[in-house]
Amino acid sequence: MTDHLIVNATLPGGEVADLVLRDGVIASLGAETAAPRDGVALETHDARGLIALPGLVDLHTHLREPGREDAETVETGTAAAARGGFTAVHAMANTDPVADTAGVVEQVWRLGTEAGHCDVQPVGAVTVGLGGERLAELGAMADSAARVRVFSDDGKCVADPALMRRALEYVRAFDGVVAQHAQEPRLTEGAQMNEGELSGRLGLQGWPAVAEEAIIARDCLLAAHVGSRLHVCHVSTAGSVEIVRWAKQKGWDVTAEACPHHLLLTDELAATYDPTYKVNPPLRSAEDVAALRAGLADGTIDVVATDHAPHPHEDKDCEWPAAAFGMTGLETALSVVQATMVDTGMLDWAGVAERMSAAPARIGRLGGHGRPLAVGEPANITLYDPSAVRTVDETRTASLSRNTPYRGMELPGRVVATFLRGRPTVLDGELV
Ligand SMILES: NC(=O)N[C@@H](CC(=O)O)C(=O)O
Ligand SMILES: [Zn+2]
Ligand SMILES: [Zn+2]
Repeated sequence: MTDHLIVNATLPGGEVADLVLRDGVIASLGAETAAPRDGVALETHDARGLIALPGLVDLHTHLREPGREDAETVETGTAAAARGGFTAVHAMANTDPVADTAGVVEQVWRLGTEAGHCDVQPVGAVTVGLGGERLAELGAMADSAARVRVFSDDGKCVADPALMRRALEYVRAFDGVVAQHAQEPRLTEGAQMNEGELSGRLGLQGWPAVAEEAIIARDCLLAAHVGSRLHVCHVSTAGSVEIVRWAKQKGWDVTAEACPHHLLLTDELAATYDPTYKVNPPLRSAEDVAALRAGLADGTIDVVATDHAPHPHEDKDCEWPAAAFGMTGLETALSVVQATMVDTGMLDWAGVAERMSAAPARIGRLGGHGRPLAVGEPANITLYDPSAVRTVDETRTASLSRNTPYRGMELPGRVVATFLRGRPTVLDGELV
């Protein structure tokens, strides 16, 4: 057992403080630090110039295990998460087998505990095998050791409105939430990139904004009708932001997430024909990017979620139409949020703590995460250096996959340390 003393950290609100981490919790915070204990080592960390954030929580991670251990495993994905400053991730259900039973979600949860890099909260599938036809055993997953509260067919849309309604009704019994991947399948058959003038010019089939917006509008209405919680995954268009804003104004229990790549990158990158930039939903226009940033700033978008979607090179080193959708993102998320939201003056660090820790923990009903940095709270802490600058090197990742869209880009900031219940998982930027 070791106690940790963090000296001169800047808290999200701007004040500078020392923190003592002991027995898994924050034992003291402020200028007056807890005295060392007899027989217990005390490790001191100089945090001058570093921001201390509550440990980040990802509401949307693909860990690929079971089934695609060539792309990622729970061990490697959570190592990447810890390096990105995360202390908890929600593991999406589109594995093989699909996480649609108590057995599979318990397996993923157990693998997370064994790896020990961060907490793994499995997401349960809404429908059996993501087939979109029959509801999965939602109650059994909720009651399992994995305590599932978030249900999603992510990768696929729960397109049948009657099934979506029943899922929304069902999860109320255990305070669950349906996280919808909003994509009307009939409007996106063969779709490859954002629909617009550019998709025509590049000869890649267009993916219209309305395919996302129509489902979000429908689901907001359904959630209001049955009085349930709805969460919208990876919002990517200005129209989607408008619809979520409208639903919130109505007082409906709707939350939404945006991904770092949709906050920074645009569909212009498709002109490279480099499938690294192929993602679902697709990169959109500069106007959409601006609307997402504004929505995140004013709270219409509750959460930044990574949608970390690792793919091995053989699924990406091919022609655009044949390539898999998805980008990695755990190790770059905080830097992209700094670049797009903090350095632009749209969000302060307290806002980052809310969008990347408190809100995702609340939506996922993850007790023990997303708590403010205060005495007695679990010592889940990320130390971040906002003055650092790095050039993204895709080979220097804990992930098994290299499909980062930021390769070669200069990004601000660096995660220096991550503590999970008082135990360092990352120190000096490297896994412990
Ligand atoms: N985002 C993606 O492009 N891909 C995700 C699925 C998803 O999040 O819809 C994946 O599992 O690879
Ligand atoms: Zn999705
Ligand atoms: Zn996803």
